[in-house]
Amino acid sequence: MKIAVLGAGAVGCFFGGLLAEQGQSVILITRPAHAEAITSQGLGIHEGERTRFIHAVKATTDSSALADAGLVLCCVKADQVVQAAEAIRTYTHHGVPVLALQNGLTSADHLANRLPDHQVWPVLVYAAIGMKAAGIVAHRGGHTLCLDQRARATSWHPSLVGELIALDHSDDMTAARWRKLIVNCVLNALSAVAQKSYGELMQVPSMMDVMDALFYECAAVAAACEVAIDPGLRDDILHIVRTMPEQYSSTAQDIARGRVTEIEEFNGFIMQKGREHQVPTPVNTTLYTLTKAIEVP
Ligand SMILES: NC(=O)C1=CN([C@@H]2O[C@H](COP(=O)(O)OP(=O)(O)OC[C@H]3O[C@@H](n4cnc5c(N)ncnc54)[C@H](OP(=O)(O)O)[C@@H]3O)[C@@H](O)[C@H]2O)C=CC1
Ligand SMILES: CC(C)(CO)C(=O)C(=O)O
Repeated sequence: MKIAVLGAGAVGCFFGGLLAEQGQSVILITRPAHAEAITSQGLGIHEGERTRFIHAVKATTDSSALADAGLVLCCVKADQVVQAAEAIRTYTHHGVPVLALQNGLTSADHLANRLPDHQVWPVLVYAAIGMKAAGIVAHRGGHTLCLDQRARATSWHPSLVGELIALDHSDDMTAARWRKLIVNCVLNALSAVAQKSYGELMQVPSMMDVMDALFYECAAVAAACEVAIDPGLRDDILHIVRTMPEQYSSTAQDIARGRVTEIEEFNGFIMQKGREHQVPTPVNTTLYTLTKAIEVP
């Protein structure tokens, strides 16, 4: 079965590369600079001081490569989901499973609404990744994909299984998606506004107080939305930070690249839900506003 990765940047190149290394037939649909570099030198995965090149992976800029895919990994940013859905609708057969790897709660739902004849599965990414150069992805920690427990019963699930990708199965994807949302609300905007890695952020006096304030506001909003958040998530976030100290959040990378961020999906979403449920969210609102102030118009 061919796996097509639509929007192969950091997440798509990394997990597409690991799937190829696990023996799957993978095609990356990506931008011209990445496609050219991967076609000529292989896909580079940079870890620590070393870059390994994967040659058993194809790359193209042409979305029609989706046509014979048995599984699609949609790895574009939130603002690119509508265009991605259009490409998937145009080129794939009805019923083809689509994994939505976006952060935030809304992108997978947008994809599902636009692809009623496909099976869209939200997948949560716990990994620290960024593009280092054309065709070379830097991996700075984590290699977990969290997906619905029910995915185990599908025909495509075995194609994800292997030694390189850690699969975590959840029997409550609503809570799992909120957990990841809260991770992003606590870390992403702080890293973006300060332009600091997680390790650097933790050196800043009183940063922990700000992270706690973000966390407890998010947990209060989740509770108002009838989603119970395990208080142990606070420690899990600290664990994530410790396992990827060199990572700049994907939002920090967006700011550095001069591209629009996904902040509406993170602290902006909490702010909005807080308003709806009369839960005050002053710290999330501050981080949302500061991120908007520094992102491209
Ligand atoms: N980076 C990380 O560590 C993590 C990211 N995530 C989430 O994963 C998602 C993807 O993030 P990330 O990989 O970092 O983002 P990237 O911007 O690195 O990757 C998306 C890539 O898709 C390209 N693209 C978009 N549309 C198309 C298209 N139609 N055809 C070909 N290429 C296309 C983009 O090009 P261009 O930029 O030119 O538009 C970009 O290169 C986001 O929702 C993010 O929040 C989740 C966990 C960790
Ligand atoms: C996992 C984490 C927090 C990694 O930085 C992420 O989701 C992101 O940067 O968007």
